[in-house]
Amino acid sequence: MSSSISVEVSGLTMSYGTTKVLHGVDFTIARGEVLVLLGPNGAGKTTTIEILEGFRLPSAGTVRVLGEDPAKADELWRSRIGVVLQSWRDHGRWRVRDLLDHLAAFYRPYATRAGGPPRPPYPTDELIEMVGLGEHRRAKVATLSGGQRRRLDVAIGIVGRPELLFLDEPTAGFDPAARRDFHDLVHRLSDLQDTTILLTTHDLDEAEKLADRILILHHGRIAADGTADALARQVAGTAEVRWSQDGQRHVHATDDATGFVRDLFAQERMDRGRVEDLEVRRPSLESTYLSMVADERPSLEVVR
Ligand SMILES: Nc1ncnc2c1ncn2[C@@H]1O[C@H](COP(=O)(O)OP(=O)(O)OP(=O)(O)O)[C@@H](O)[C@H]1O
Repeated sequence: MSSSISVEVSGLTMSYGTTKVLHGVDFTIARGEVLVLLGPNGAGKTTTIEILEGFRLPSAGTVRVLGEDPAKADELWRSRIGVVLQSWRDHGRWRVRDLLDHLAAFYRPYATRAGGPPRPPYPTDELIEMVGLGEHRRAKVATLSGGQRRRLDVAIGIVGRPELLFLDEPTAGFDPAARRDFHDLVHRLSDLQDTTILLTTHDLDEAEKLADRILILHHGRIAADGTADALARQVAGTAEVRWSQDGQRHVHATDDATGFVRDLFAQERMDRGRVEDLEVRRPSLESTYLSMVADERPSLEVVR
């Protein structure tokens, strides 16, 4: 596997008992890329991430993460990876700063790695500021709010300055300011530290903001793989042009919005009436996503 590829998954299949939840999934993640994994509840996102982290054994297929099989990789490999699980509720009696200090000690012996620049763990106080827990550095973990606890989870995930970071719904429970701070942090990790990031979320705005590439998992299969723009074009190549002319509102769907608008203004010059309130609307990631996983929307039940 080339070092420009951080994750390579081929024919990944997973069954729980007799139920197959991943059906031969194939994808790669390039080094430094931010890949967002989307999909309805139960699509297989957490299962995929847990296999990549080495927490679960796949039923079949090949998985290479930083060049190794996660099921057999050693502590040095683990030190290069950061993990934020969907939820964990331990360490309650630890104080924030002491816990992060303690975890940093695990990574220190692995700071210098053959063939790469040193990646020492973050100094604890810098890390606490990075995740916005400055006011809570001496607080006991059990006393943190849900969103503060999630910030701590993110700090635990990145303390070892990972080359590859797995984030399973990292912003669940974040208020808008915490969410924005987290997005800044992801950009900083990706741009300044060259961290490869695999993130799951149900927030499509977040996916659009963060993703270099989006992977949509549906019923344990890859339903789409591409940039947000490319996915939108794949589902609905059409844009919608809206405008007013002579007091009338018009709407037109077209594959060539630029050409259509050019013609519209050519007509205007031929005295067909002044074009006003012009808008070109592209399909949003939300409409793209919903059309790809349409059968996943629950039907509404009338409750009497
Ligand atoms: N430990 C387990 N034992 C049995 N079945 C499981 C187990 N973990 C997950 N599953 C099943 O596997 C399927 C995929 O679950 P998974 O948690 O990977 O989905 P997900 O895409 O992460 O969902 P969500 O968005 O709800 O987190 C689901 O049908 C789930 O019920």
